[in-house]
Amino acid sequence: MATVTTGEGGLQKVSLTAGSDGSSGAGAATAEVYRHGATLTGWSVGGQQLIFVSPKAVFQPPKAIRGGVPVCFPQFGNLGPLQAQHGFARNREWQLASSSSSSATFALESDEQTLALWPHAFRAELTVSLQPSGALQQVLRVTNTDGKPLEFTCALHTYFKVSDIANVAVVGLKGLQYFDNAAGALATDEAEAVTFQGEVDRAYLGAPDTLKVTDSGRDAVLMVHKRGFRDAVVWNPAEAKATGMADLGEHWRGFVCLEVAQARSGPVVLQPREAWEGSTTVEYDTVGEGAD
Ligand SMILES: O=P(O)(O)OC[C@H]1O[C@@H](O)[C@H](O)[C@@H](O)[C@@H]1O
Repeated sequence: MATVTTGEGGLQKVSLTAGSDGSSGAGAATAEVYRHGATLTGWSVGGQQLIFVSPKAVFQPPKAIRGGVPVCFPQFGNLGPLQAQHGFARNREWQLASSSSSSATFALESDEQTLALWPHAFRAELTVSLQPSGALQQVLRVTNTDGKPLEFTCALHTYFKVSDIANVAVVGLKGLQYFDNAAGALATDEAEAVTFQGEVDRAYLGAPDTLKVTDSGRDAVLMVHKRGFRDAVVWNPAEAKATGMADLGEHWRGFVCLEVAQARSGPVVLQPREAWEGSTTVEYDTVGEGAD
């Protein structure tokens, strides 16, 4: 069983461990997930924290936690009928459906509140697992429990902790088309890697299933594998936009968002009783210990 304790703001969080005795050793990994939004707020391997949570994050439902891995559902950004950017799943309390010491499944079902915002019956499940290697796997499963078709866009909006955004490169997106949210236009990526000299807010269409994040200030490499999700989003707001975000402010240098998403490529469409699954597995390595 996973350990359930009280975290920030008096909210329940679920802690997972894997590898070694769960507290020490190179392969030992930990993770924590708040029931609020089913938001993963920590993943560490060998004592290295790999997930960013803003020091200014507000742990007060229904506000979404700034950082970690918010679940964007049933809408990514403004790609759908909802008023609220990124949908409502990150603002709601999910149930802990089942767990083991290294894995937990959270569930969110339609209710009066969600039906008022989005007239579809559904069940969403997020399973967070630590693999024996320390890798982090997240699986989002959505079932249409309604008698009519439903469509949605979604993302696992991962904030990776970095030494400084200026040291970061995201590799694997060269040649792809992306929608540049900052410019409001489609463009093609010609660069070997995405680097960050200012605001970057790009939704790539049909991204490859493996992407790499390097951080030269940390000698760390993250390999991000995805399945089911067709797109990938790369985001860092840079100083001007971050200053306008009360729960982020000066901390914008500390993360890069690489989000696996079903976004610009079009929504997932589910017939009654159909289910869709999207997953991501992130492996962490230090340079010189097996990474490319
Ligand atoms: O402030 P929010 O709603 O958490 O969104 C953060 C960012 O999320 C990204 O996914 C979007 O591409 C950005 O446009 C957006 O600014």
